[in-house]
Amino acid sequence: MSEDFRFTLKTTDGDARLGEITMPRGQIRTPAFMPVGTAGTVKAMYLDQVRDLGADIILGNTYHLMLRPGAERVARLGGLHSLIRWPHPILTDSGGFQVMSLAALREIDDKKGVTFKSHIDGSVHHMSPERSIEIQGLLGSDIQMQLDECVRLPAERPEIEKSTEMSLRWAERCREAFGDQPGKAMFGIVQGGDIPDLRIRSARGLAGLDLKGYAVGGLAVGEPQDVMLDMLETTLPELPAQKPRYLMGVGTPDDILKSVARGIDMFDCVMPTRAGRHGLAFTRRGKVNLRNARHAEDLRPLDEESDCPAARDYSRAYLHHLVRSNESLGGMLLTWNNLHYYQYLMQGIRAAIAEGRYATFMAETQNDWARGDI
Ligand SMILES: Nc1nc2c(CCNCC3CCCC3)c3[nH]c(NCCc4ccccc4)nc3cc2c(=O)[nH]1
Repeated sequence: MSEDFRFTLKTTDGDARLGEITMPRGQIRTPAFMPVGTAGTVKAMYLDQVRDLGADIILGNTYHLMLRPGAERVARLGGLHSLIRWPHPILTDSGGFQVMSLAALREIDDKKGVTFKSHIDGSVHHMSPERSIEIQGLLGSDIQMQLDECVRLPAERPEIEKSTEMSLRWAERCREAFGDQPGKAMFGIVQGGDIPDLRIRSARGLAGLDLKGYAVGGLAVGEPQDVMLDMLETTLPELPAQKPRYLMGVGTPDDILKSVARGIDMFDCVMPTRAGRHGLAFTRRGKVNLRNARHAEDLRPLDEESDCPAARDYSRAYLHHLVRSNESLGGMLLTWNNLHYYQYLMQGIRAAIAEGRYATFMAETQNDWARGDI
């Protein structure tokens, strides 16, 4: 059991990076896609299935778990890993983003942090930077995120500047609260909206804190993909090359390909799981919406060459029926297919970088999607 958190940069292909994070609970092969486990479960999946797909790490949701069953209760129950039976690394978001997305009656104060009413029972909660780190510690999280504020785009400079400065101050408070926990890590989150000089200011401020990893936040919040990619090109050169970079909330397979090409190592997104529950399948030939009537009598599977039973052994006609009937098996099979496809894509990305052929891999993959549904 290595006691420390270590990131090894194995090789690069242009700005694309092949790496590995070593932690006491296991290795994380990067570039990595981290399935989102919202309330202690990756919806519609058994966690050993998630592991068998090749996931090295999953996300837990501080906001949901602090409300139900409660952070202290999870600690009394032995921590998240043993409760949900996932012995591998878990990354938890700090909760601020989820408060802004889900909670009612929210208030943000530089000193006190976030005050909000639970979307479950209306109870009032306060979350300071220190409390967010305390909650993530009680959950047993291996990689903890600073409490930050993510400004939705489009937004004006004064709002973005004020928010970015506050998030920087919160990063320092979170680093103090986190202290020195060998084998665990706290990542800072770069903000700055779509304004280059604020992105540089935020990245340099965080780089000065010598953190174990850096997330790029404040993106995938409504801006066009080219704006997101421009902000990566502005931000990433300001971050230490020897530390992992995590692009929060991203994204589609195309977002991932293009962000890896610019130097991102870690991704999380609800897309494959949420879309699966809504009848959307990601395949090597692009997306297939199983709600569409054209599948009603199509006996072909999603992908007869796949090694995932959900993609290989079930007809589109049956998947269409399950989705139209709102049967839970529909969401289960499509979530299984989608998480398999995302891990298959990440494995292809890692192999291509290792062999110095990432540009070709990216072009061929995008071409396959464009050929559409055979
Ligand atoms: N702390 C923090 N978190 C962010 C997140 C949440 C990342 N997933 C957390 C998991 C932990 C538990 C739940 C999620 C983001 N998610 C997105 N976009 C999602 C876009 C999207 C929305 C719906 C479907 C698909 C994509 N941008 C994000 C920016 C930030 C940010 O600045 N700060």
